[in-house]
Amino acid sequence: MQALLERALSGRSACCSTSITGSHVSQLQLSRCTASKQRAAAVVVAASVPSRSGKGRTDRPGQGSKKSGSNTKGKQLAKASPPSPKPQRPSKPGQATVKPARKPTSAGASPKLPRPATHAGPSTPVLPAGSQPKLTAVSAATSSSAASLGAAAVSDSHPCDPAPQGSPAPQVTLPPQAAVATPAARDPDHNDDVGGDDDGDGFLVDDGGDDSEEGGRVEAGGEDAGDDDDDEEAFPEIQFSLPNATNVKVKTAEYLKSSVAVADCPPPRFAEFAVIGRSNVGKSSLINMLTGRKDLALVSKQPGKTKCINHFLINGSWYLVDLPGYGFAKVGLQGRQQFDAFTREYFKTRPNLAMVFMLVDASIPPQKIDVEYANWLTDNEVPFTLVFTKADKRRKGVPASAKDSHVTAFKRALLRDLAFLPPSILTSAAKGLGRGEMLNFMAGLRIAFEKSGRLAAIKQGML
Ligand SMILES: Nc1nc2c(ncn2[C@@H]2O[C@H](COP(=O)(O)OP(=O)(O)OP(=O)(O)O)[C@@H](O)[C@H]2O)c(=O)[nH]1
Ligand SMILES: [Mg+2]
Repeated sequence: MQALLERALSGRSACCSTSITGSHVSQLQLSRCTASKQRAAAVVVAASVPSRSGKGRTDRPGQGSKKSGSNTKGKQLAKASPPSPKPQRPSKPGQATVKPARKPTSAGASPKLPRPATHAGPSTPVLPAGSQPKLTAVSAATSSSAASLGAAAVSDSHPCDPAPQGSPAPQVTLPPQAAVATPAARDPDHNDDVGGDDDGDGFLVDDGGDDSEEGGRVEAGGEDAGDDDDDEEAFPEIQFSLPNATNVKVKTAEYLKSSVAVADCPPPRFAEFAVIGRSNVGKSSLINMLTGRKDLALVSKQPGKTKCINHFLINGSWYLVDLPGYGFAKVGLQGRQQFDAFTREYFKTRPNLAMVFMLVDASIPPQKIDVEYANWLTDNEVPFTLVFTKADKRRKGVPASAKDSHVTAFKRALLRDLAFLPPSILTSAAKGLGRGEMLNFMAGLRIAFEKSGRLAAIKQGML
């Protein structure tokens, strides 16, 4: 496996070292990169975890009081209220620790501890061309300059492990070339040919007056809203190759249960993918789009619709999870803290969590709360991928390319703290954009996740 990993990573410019333990690759962390901008990265390839049992709650998602008002009036980056404080996760024996690292606070100061970007992901690398999700773009400049990375590690434990398991993982260091990826600008018009099309299902397109027009745009400094895709800025995004995607189509999708505590979630017997993001960003809509079902997850223009951890069983063999959004002021501080507490607990402890999709609204400027949430996920070693939503949406008088500028601005904002970006996917639930890419990605992740032996270990009660 290590050989595969090395093969997958070799030949790419960048900076990383990894260590691997056991027969399953579990985490690959690219950490501390002394790039030209003092960026650092960590990639975590997830694997084993402790199991948790599920008890039955059957609250349907979104039930409960309706919160009215379209109050996702999100604040601009500079104004937004911060999310809850970032807890520092204790390091766990048996699990490689990714320590948050930051960049310098000011010119001339010593570098901030570079905060590593954290990913889950399967270890199995190299795919035949075309079957591998094209998720990342890496700036050539960054790649070439990102010559040195500090240690990284791979262990049998999952980034969400709640408790120590066994002895510390042995570490094997890969060559420093083994890190990031080749420059590859993602094509926003990637094929979405898997399954149906959700056109005409009531989304507001080109409305200019929808709920999440959040308080104006951040004229993110230097944004070139008129750019073509050709001019798309290349970012140091992490790339990992996945096994050939099979079983991509969604044949069955059923609502399973809603929980307000991790212990209540269904037994962790399948690979699991969760969506998180600000209230109203389109989490439930994305789940419906991915599954090709209009009403599987409850969608509303009113922020705060989803209030539980909602499990959906797909093809009888994997889970999709809808979560309450963060940042919805009308829920009130107590409600917010409650949602926040159980979703964060879920991220940190759910053993079968293969990937978190963090949704970010591409139709609005970057929001501070999103940046901070991404940092929290990183700090807590939760594997995540950025999913930009509402790519179809336009505001009157704003050029179509504005969404690109928002995406770009968000990535830039993340790069203030992260050395490398997570993979990202551009989507529109209204148009079905990104569906194929996401389904392929998840299929590859599932295969790799299953190969990791993690699920088997959970079943055997080892985790
Ligand atoms: N134009 C457009 N609107 C979208 C898209 N995705 C979601 N919406 C709209 O955004 C609003 C919120 O969608 P939801 O899917 O309920 O958002 P959510 O993130 O689940 O919200 P909470 O459950 O409240 O956290 C609804 O009015 C959707 O129709 C999209 O791709 N394009
Ligand atoms: Mg929802």
